[in-house]
Amino acid sequence: MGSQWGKDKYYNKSRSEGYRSRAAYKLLDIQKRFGIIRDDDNIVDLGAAPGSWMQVLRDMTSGAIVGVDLNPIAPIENTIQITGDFTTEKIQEKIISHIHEVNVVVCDASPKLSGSKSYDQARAIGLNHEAFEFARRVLKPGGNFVIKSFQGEMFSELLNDIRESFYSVKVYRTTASRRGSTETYIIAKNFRGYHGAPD
Ligand SMILES: C[S@@+](CC[C@H](N)C(=O)[O-])C[C@H]1O[C@@H](n2cnc3c(N)ncnc32)[C@H](O)[C@@H]1O
Repeated sequence: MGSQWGKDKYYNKSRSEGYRSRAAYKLLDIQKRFGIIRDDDNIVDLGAAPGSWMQVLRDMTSGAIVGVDLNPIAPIENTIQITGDFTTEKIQEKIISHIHEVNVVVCDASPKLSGSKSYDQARAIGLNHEAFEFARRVLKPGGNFVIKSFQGEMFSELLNDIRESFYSVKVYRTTASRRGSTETYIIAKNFRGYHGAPD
């Protein structure tokens, strides 16, 4: 198998350092560059399975951490795991019931790929919008939001929407992303506050 999908250096590193997936290094890289998490932040992690971002987050903050995924997340000490679809009202209410004030929302969710590029892109951006709306609803003013997206159709529209809600927004491709992937992270800092649903 070639290096694009094979067991690359991040896979091996994650095994030896006890992380559940290589994705851990993406969040570590983002934190190093952008300092999105403070040491007492309460955090919601959307699309969190198998849980490597939650492992990283647990070392970054003493605050509450709630992770949600369609697939069950094996327990991580002092965190809450929810199984379900974060785009539904029921699961969103469940998340909120566990966490008093949300300082940071991170979202590494991606839909299952169908193989059709434009269909997959539309679904990914649709999921991004759902995560963004949830973040707008729960974040405290001044809070931060990090989301995985994919360069392509409708990306710039999503980015513009996020720019309207945060004072600082950057687009970042981590060195831990696989070569050739269009995966891109949007790092949005300093939430302006919720002013109702968009038009
Ligand atoms: C790349 S994985 C996340 C890896 C994770 N950040 C980690 O470090 O272990 C993407 C996850 O998004 C989840 N996902 C996709 N759509 C979702 C939805 N609507 N609700 C909850 N989870 C979702 C998938 O089940 C999958 O586990």
